[in-house]
Amino acid sequence: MSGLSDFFTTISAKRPRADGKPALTVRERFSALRNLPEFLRLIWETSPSLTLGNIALRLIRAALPLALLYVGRLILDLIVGLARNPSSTTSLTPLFELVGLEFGLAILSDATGRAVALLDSLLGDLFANRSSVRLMEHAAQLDLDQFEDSAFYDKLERARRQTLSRTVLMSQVLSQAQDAVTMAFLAVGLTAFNPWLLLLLLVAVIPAFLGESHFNERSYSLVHGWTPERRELDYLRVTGASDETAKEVKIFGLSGFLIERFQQLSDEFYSKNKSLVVRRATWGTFFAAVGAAGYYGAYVYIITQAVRGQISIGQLTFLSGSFARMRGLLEGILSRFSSVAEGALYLQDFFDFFRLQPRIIRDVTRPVRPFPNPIRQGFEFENVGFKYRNAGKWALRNLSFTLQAGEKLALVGENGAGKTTLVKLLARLYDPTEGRILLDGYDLREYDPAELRQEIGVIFQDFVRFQLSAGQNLAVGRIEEKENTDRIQSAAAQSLADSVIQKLPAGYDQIIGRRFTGGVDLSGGEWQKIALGRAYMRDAQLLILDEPTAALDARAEHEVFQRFADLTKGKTAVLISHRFSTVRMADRILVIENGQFVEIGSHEALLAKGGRYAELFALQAAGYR
Ligand SMILES: Nc1ncnc2c1ncn2[C@@H]1O[C@H](COP(=O)(O)OP(=O)(O)OP(=O)(O)O)[C@@H](O)[C@H]1O
Repeated sequence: MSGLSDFFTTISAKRPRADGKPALTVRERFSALRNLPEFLRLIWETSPSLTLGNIALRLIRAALPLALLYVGRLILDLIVGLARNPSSTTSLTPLFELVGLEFGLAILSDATGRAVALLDSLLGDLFANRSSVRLMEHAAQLDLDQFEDSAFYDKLERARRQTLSRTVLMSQVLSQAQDAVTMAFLAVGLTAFNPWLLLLLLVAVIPAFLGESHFNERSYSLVHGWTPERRELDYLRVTGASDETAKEVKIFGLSGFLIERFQQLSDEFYSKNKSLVVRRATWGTFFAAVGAAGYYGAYVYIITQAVRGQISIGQLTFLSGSFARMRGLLEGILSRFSSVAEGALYLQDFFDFFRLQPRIIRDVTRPVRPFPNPIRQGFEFENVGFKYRNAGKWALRNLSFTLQAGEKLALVGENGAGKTTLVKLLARLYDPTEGRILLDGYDLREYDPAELRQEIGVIFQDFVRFQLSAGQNLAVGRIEEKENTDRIQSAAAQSLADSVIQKLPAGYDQIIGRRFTGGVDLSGGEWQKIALGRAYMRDAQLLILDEPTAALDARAEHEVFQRFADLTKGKTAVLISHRFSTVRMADRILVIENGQFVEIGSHEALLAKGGRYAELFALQAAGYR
């Protein structure tokens, strides 16, 4: 055991963790336990009746080992007494009564054991469901840019992954309390006999405890440090075999590439984990031997006392039984302690996730400004600049212009110019890094973001293809109206989705997308017509369409925009498109380049000006000649 001193130094010293952070100290491990009260409170809130029932049953179970050992002792002493004075007249009734009692206790022990397992599993399932719901609810409140941060994803991932182990942790914590009570009962009996033996037992199991907690920490560090890679592994697994990727994976022959990367990562994790589990098993065996030595030391002492007649045979079995039991319990408690501490470390991730707060919220220190209905002046960008989190360059800079109420504004610019970013700022998915956006003269931040979003209908170019029915796919534009078939059908008519849906076998009830049984997939343009319908589901004052017709054929696009003008009468609209045939229908066109304002004006005015717009327009027109 040359590594012994090494091993003990690592228990208290900080050393780099797998993720480069210093290893956790004993104190840090203990401090993770402070998460337990909050955890227990959540369990209690999940179901007070199941929790109470569980605790009551465990209390009964905690007293049973002592009771069984004690009855066993009485039986043995009675047998020894009866055997010393054999006589045909001696009644065996007291003996059988005791055996009957022991039988009853054994039945009770089994029944309560099963009942505890049942309550644990019911409570665990409820708790897991509840925490998944809370995770989803909390994630829904967070800002878009938090989702774009990989550290956030790692946190979310860890919080999500641990659902099962939180259920295990729950029964571990309860078992811990139960075993502590059992030990207290047994300790009373043992202390009366010889308190030193108890101490011996305690000292003998300490190395096992330290060993366990050391390896638990290493294993937590390994798993924690590997979160990004494990996310990548999941990503590779899904990308290698899913309906969405199968087409390109096949055509480009990517499976070998994906599998190779998967294998490389998983092999690396396997070998790191293997060396850890092997060391854990080796040390575990050694420490178990130390524990056993303590127990046998005490056992020899008790036997000697029995041989010398200091204690009866019944007492001998009671004491040695209590010792064996106590050793098992102590080892269990101590090793469980480190896995409870490990679970508490994971809880830290869980609670950390809930501590993340969105920044785009209503300013509660000021009275909320009611959203103008109708919008009178419009939106004004005042020297707006925006930088994505972790991005070096500005996506938008020094942008000043006005979007007048009722105006149809088109955004034009090359790929990456900042058009989508601009509309995300309008919808307050992000706040400007510098400058401000005013709505009717007041900062957008003074309005309730939820109300603002109610008044905005946005369809992004990367709209979501929900694997739901066609009707529901439209209804997501205003989910409160999911039962309002008239509204859904009229939105479908406005976006030309109605002709697509009529052809589906189950019409509006047809599941679209291939993920689920019976699903029917649509073409890119058909999907887009449905997504466009979402914008018409809401009676929003500002409509934002980010490349809404890119996948539509020329006739459909023309028709959509013929209707668009009618449908958005009196409303403000922002339209992003690379097609100048669409763009020219707008009242004014804003040209941006590298996130900077270039020019703004009507189609005619910009053409007459002969600037960037005129140049781009001529370029596209030339392509059609
Ligand atoms: N979530 C993001 N995180 C970091 N950078 C981003 C993010 N989204 C966009 N960008 C960057 O911001 C810049 C502007 O992107 P934006 O999507 O607004 O362009 P766009 O004009 O809409 O382009 P396209 O015509 O290709 O849709 C680009 O340089 C892009 O790489």
